[in-house]
Amino acid sequence: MMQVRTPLTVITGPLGSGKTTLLRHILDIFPQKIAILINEFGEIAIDSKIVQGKNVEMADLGGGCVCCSLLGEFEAAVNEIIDSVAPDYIIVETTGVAEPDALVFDIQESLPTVRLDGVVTVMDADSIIKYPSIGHTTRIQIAAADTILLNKADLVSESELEQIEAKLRSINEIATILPTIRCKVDSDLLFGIGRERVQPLPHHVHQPEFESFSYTSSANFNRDCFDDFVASLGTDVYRAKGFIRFEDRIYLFNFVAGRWELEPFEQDATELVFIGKQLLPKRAEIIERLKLCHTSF
Ligand SMILES: Nc1nc2c(ncn2[C@@H]2O[C@H](COP(=O)(O)OP(=O)(O)OP(=O)(O)O)[C@@H](O)[C@H]2O)c(=O)[nH]1
Repeated sequence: MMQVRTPLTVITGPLGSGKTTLLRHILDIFPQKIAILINEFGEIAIDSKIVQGKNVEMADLGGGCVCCSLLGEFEAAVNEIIDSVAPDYIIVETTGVAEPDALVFDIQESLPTVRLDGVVTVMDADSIIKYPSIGHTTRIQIAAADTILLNKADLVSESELEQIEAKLRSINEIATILPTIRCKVDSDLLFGIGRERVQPLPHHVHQPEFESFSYTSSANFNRDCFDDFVASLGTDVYRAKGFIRFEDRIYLFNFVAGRWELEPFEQDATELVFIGKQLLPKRAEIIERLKLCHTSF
């Protein structure tokens, strides 16, 4: 008997565009048993701690890029998860800095146990308005999409949204483009896409532009001091995320392109990841400033 192929969706999109937000939304609305594979950029895995649910199985693909060096590990993880939990559905979240074409090619060519249902690309409307020139990696993420969620629609005007839509359309003529707020979209627009288009073998020139470092601590932090620290990150840091312990409790911290949010979250300690272009020379100074916000050890 022929084995039934498990449908698989790839979620991609630039740093901080809303991929984890989409996963959290999917877990709220999608009743089937889902296995999620996350490939993160940064030494500490944050996303897999944020995405939690009853009917969900998680696997971390580790730091690195599933677009190239990790493909073997990816295939092994998919097969292992099918054997061990037999999910109804598999979702792969790629890092924001990954070009998904090699991954898509690999799924279609080398994974007979799965069927690529579709590629969903989450775009950040706020960031496109702030940084209008679309980089090489983002362009590939847009071009590979079957569905594009034009997310953070609440942060831009109607006419800006139209401008962005035209820009996306010029890179991808066939994808469905859906403006969203916090990736709220019906599951039938995400799943059952039944992608038929085949990804040709990509010619991969991997240009790592972003650098990251992480910081962990068991100290308490002062909230006002931390607010000032975040405000001073400027343009050195494009993305930061993780957990921070203030005097009252621990919060999930999310910073993208100068905007940030804190959300009460169950976690044990402060763990932060910082991502930016040419960031490593600034690492020591950034950590020094953060440590000034300690209130206790
Ligand atoms: N205002 C607004 N904020 C949003 C929206 N969607 C997501 N966010 C926020 O954007 C931040 C980043 O969202 P994530 O879902 O963590 O982004 P991501 O793509 O998983 O990030 P990486 O995995 O680091 O690339 C969080 O603070 C979210 O709450 C939206 O539609 N509107």
